[in-house]
Amino acid sequence: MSKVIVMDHPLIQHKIGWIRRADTGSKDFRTLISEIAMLMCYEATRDLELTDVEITTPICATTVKELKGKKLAVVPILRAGLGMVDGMLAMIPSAKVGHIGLYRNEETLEPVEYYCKLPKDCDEREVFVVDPMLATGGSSVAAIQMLKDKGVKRIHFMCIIAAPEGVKRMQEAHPDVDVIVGALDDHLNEHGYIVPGLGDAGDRIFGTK
Ligand SMILES: O=P(O)(O)OC[C@H]1O[C@H](OP(=O)(O)OP(=O)(O)O)[C@H](O)[C@@H]1O
Ligand SMILES: O=c1cc[nH]c(=O)[nH]1
Ligand SMILES: [Mg+2]
Repeated sequence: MSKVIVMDHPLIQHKIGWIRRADTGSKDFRTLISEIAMLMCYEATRDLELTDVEITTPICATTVKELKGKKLAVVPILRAGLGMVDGMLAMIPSAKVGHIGLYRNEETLEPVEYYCKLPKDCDEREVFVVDPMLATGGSSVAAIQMLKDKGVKRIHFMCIIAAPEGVKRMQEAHPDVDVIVGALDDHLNEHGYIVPGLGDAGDRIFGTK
């Protein structure tokens, strides 16, 4: 069974409080999403492997730690996942970025695929799939399946707000994928929106409603 890691860092919780407010405008919303992604990335990468490297400081020769050279990729689920990319890249600037386009049919809540462009060597990379919202889980389950179909083996999923229903569905569909969550909310409403949630993350990032 996959790990579900819920962030308890006070800075993350404070910033999530601000993105939930209905009167937080797009400019602040975007900034906060990016900052939260950066802080979550810091926590989500704590198990990356390190290796010893010999270097010389201005004083003497010594051994330091360096990331083991595993290649990483960030894959946002469009559109809302785009808001998390800058924050992730601020922490892991050499990561490649793939894009998966999915939107949720408003009536059936089923994900509809419209785009997929991944790094050529994505099957050799450790991949962080990012989307601010995990609601029914339909979109994230489908996006991760698309990656697995391309041969990707090491996958993590990062979201800022999750519903228990979505976490359960992710764990059932992809027990090998860790789920890193900023805040675990109460439930989904009859329209498939997370309660208390923050509304439609894509619309709030891009000002489309
Ligand atoms: O877990 P689910 O029930 O699948 O819902 C979550 C999905 O819904 C939102 O995307 P949306 O369909 O609104 O597309 P958008 O990012 O283009 O706004 C969100 O960003 C997730 O991708
Ligand atoms: O609450 C929700 C559910 C799905 N997608 C969103 O953007 N918000
Ligand atoms: Mg949306």
